[in-house]
Amino acid sequence: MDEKQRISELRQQLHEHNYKYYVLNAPTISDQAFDFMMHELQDLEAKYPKMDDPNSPTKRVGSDLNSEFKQVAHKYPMLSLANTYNEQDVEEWFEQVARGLMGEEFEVCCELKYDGLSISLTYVDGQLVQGVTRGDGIHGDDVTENVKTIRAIPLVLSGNDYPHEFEMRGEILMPWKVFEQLNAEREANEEPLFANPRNAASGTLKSLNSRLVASRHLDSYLYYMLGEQLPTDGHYENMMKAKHWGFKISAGMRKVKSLQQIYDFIKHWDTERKNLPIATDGIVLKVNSLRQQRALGYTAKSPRWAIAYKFKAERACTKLVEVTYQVGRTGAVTPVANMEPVKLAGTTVKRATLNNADFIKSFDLHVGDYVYVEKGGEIIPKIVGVALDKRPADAKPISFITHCPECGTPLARYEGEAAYYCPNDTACPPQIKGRIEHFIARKAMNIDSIGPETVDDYYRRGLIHNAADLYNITVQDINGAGNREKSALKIVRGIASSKQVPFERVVFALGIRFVGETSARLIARHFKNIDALMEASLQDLTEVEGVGEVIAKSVIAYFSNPINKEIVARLRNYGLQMALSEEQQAGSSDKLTGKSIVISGVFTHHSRDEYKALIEQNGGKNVGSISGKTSFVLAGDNMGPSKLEKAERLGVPIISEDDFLKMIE
Ligand SMILES: NC(=O)c1ccc[n+]([C@@H]2O[C@H](COP(=O)([O-])OP(=O)(O)OC[C@H]3O[C@@H](n4cnc5c(N)ncnc54)[C@H](O)[C@@H]3O)[C@@H](O)[C@H]2O)c1
Ligand SMILES: [Zn+2]
Repeated sequence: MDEKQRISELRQQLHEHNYKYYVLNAPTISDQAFDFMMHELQDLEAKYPKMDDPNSPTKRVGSDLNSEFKQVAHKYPMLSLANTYNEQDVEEWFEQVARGLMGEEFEVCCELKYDGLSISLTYVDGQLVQGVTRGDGIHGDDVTENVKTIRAIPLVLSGNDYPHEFEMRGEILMPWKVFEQLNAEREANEEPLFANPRNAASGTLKSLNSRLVASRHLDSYLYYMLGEQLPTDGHYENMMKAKHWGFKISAGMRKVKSLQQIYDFIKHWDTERKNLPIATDGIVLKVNSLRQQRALGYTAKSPRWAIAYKFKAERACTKLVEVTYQVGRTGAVTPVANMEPVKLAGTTVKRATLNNADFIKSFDLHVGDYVYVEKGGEIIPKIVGVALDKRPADAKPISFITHCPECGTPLARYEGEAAYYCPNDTACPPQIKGRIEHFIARKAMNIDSIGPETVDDYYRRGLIHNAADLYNITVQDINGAGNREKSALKIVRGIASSKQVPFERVVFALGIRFVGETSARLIARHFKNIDALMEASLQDLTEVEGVGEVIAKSVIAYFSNPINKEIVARLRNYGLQMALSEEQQAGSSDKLTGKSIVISGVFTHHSRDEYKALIEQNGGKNVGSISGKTSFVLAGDNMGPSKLEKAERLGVPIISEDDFLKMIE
């Protein structure tokens, strides 16, 4: 690939990672990996100035705007910070500042870089009047109501020497403890886990439910003051004032004059930060005088008077004690490293995924080895290296198992896939339990009166072997298993009420390999009932838009297995929905087939969810953000200004509520 192509590739990938990080709060790569890609792009753009693009991720802050909130313009833009991972760059920045100030003396304020999401708070006459997220830097989401639930943020200031009107900027954080509890709860409820406290804090602050926000115990540190009449010209001095007015400010802020003092500060906090109750990812250096800050100014994306020095991803070294193997719902076997517990970036880790046999081979891992672990974008830490010099004499190479640890069946490996599978899908316990757990999951049959533990229990007691058995369970069965009558009744009722779940979710619940929520919906809408689906040929299936050969083959294989046929027949007898409802059949059309539609603003005739349903019923797809591929925006009142601007820039048509309803009439 040539370097110009690489520029476009990096831009596209960084846009995507920004979206996952800021909007979905679910990054898939580590911050360090993201920053390295960003630095690569910066270097390449400097080399090819002709490829300049004002929309490049190097020029704009990643946007966390969310159309559910009212958007407001920032009085002063909210930018990012230039960042680096090495001290050399800090030195360069220091020299640049000195040159920029033409030899004038200056002080630098050193402070911790909190790893949360930024917030702008406006105070008028000592009262909090508004809390806004960074958004795209120009506009932010108004989250005032949520901000008010955070105890660390004063609603009314103490003292009487604060300016009539001013803005405080800071970071909203979720303490490690709260984060660990939250993830433990989510794990128990089978909800997706947050990768880190930053994403959890952001997901929480963007909740539409202020009571939920209050229950999450967010914390906040404030680190910058803006306004027309600030108490002093010194950033540090202003922060000390802020402290008296009731704000929580950065721990251990220090004013220094030399590079050596900066390095000392970095060194101190690189270890000391591990004792803090909240996440930090570096330190921030700011020229202290506001007058000098104005003299140095800004680039498109960040101030020239500040820089962030980021700590390298924390890495721990610990002993690999044992490798165990997990068999998933599809039979895929995942090796897991069990290690001596070690503290890593705020939490204790004792397990890491080993992915597959190739991964183990690539590190030539031995049991007894000392391994380096890091946290990436994912929740489970990963092994990034082996300390070969510490390998004990009795360490043994890991030999991948040849038989399923659960049922003893010889493992198989399919062409083109890295994983080994247990092919015994009808009798291998974790596969059976996994399928039942999938069947009852929220997005499938939504039977929330039972969870994975209950499934495990019933399976061990011989009450269930497949999803259909669930509908056979009686109160007596459960009582026999030691439950109280009341909860037994609740369970049986919960199972019975799932019979109303629509056909498309029944198709998803069957757990046909490769058939996710969306393809299940497409298939259900196309074939309309289970008989037509079971009779469908490979060609019939691949004709469904969005269904490829892999899915089609898997559907055929599923329905040609007599065991599955019997399960489906029993589910039908128990009264599950095996066809689209009349309403769905009547209301459905393909008027919007192939169209990607963004919904934005406030509507009068229908709710947002109803519009989503209408789009889907007519074969369209509702997508979250505007791109070149968007067919049109269905816009109500108060469409966010940044969305409007984006739609106009990309030439995406904007359709009113009335016109949309005519369109699908
Ligand atoms: N993993 C991913 O996929 C992914 C994707 C996008 C962004 N990211 C991460 O996010 C970063 C970009 O986010 P960003 O633009 O918010 O930059 P940033 O987090 O690197 O730095 C700027 C932010 O630091 C915060 N901050 C904390 N303490 C501060 C202090 N004492 N003074 C001033 N500011 C302070 C502010 O909120 C400010 O907006 C990337 O560098 C990357 O690490 C990761
Ligand atoms: Zn097995």
